[in-house]
Amino acid sequence: MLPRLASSLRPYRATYLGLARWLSSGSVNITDPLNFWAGERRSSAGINHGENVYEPATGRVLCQLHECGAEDVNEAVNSAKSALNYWSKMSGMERARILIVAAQIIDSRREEIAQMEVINNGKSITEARLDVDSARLCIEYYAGLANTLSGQHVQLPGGSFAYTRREPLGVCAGIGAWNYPFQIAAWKSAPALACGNAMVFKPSPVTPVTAVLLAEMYVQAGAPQGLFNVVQGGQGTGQLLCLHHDIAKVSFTGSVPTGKRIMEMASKGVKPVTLELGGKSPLLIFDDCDLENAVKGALMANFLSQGQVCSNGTRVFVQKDILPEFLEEVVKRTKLIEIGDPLLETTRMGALVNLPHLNRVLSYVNQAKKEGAKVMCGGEVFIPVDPKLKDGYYMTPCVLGDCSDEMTCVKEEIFGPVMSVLSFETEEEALHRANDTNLGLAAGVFTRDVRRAHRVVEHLKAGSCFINNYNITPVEVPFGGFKMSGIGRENGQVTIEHYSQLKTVFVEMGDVDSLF
Ligand SMILES: NC(=O)C1=CN([C@@H]2O[C@H](COP(=O)(O)OP(=O)(O)OC[C@H]3O[C@@H](n4cnc5c(N)ncnc54)[C@H](O)[C@@H]3O)[C@@H](O)[C@H]2O)C=CC1
Repeated sequence: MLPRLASSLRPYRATYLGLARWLSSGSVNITDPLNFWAGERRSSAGINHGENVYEPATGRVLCQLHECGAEDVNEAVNSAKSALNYWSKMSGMERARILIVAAQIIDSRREEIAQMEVINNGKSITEARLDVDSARLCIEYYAGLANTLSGQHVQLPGGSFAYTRREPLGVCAGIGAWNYPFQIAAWKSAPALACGNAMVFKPSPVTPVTAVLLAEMYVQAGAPQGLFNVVQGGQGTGQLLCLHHDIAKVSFTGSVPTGKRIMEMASKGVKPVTLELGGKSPLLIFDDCDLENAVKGALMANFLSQGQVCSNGTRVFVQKDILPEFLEEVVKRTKLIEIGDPLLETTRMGALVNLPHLNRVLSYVNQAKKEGAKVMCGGEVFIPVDPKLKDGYYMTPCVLGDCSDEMTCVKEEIFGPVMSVLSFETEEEALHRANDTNLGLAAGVFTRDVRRAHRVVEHLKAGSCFINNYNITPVEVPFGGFKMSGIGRENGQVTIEHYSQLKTVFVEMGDVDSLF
């Protein structure tokens, strides 16, 4: 889930090193309201007791989450409707101008957003900056497409003709997961707004903090009040949005079971959905690969964001002859991953998102051991030396050897830093085993044989395939899953089709030729 890594790092190094950091783990308390509609931060109306939101790096309570009820959701949707009235009538060029300013504001506040993301999510600051870049790039990209939206002219007999108009859908709901909170809000809102829609966005209740910053920045950029709104809450608030009669579309990122429920709810209003769901993606490493790159690719495929990435290539199939060499190298480098305070520049792996999730990931490692996998490294609780981090949710990244296809660690999405390594002999066998899953979000292949590379990806049943790299997500390129990993796409030109609808207009130039 990265923009092009190298090119994103370089400008940052040039501009940031001179600036002072102003946040540190364990020092932030958030008391400002985290909802946003009609151009302002808002508290929820109901008197519901708050849920604790934790700082993963320290285990401290960061803030309270007050769930939005029907009254709040109605206010947010009404505010979106009034903005839609104005925004949908603007030309693409006019919308683009505002989106470009929003992207510039994000860039100017990059460090602040990234630090808040780290505090709320636990990922390393290095990764959080790249997420903010991806959000900014996505908004820039759709600003560029906003003024290209157009229809078709079709000539018909007798001089009659038809034309098509690409029109917005209306008020769209965005529902996000906790692993890329700011980036998901941008990936959903950028194409929606570029097409002339308004949005009500609900972040995950685990990471409520940064979506509201995006809402403020859109307003600051000149977007009409109500164009992008944030309502906080969990399942209940999500359901209110999905079932709301003024919501025209639901775009969801999250787990497969929730995705199914979203689809059911949307079906009641015959609403289109975009579903970005989970994965258990395969990475195929052939013996003719560049091993150095394959090892790097496997690490990128498994350990970004503490392994909490939907597209991760967690089933690493390695051709038998190079398996010992591959394992040795991958284990050596995994042990070197710097774990600790996610706000430190040297940290490469921060904390998992919360305690129940950490325990869940650790229980997968235990289960793998029971089923006969060999823990080559990691898979244990990690307690940093710094005393303020002692209650954080850290674990050592884990490589599992001696894995086989029927093991739970190979079948189920763990969503943590756990790589399962499997051995294979032939291309046919690897393909068959790689595709033997209900999921199909991503897949990768490392080989120097260009014909094999393309042959293999042709047969991989996955929406996003990588040749000789992994987890790169340039915003110009569509991203989404096959099979139960989802419906629709985010990013790329095609997403315009998922946030707009075609109107056909028939124009008669002669007389009505009536049968009656
Ligand atoms: N394909 C993709 O692009 C991505 C997929 N994911 C998937 O997301 C999952 C982890 O994220 P979680 O936040 O734990 O997923 P989740 O499915 O529990 O929750 C996702 C969002 O849906 C909301 N929600 C839960 N129940 C709902 C309901 N009945 N109606 C409406 N909204 C509801 C939650 O409050 C949250 O905002 C993983 O399975 C991962 O693979 C995560 C990131 C990206």
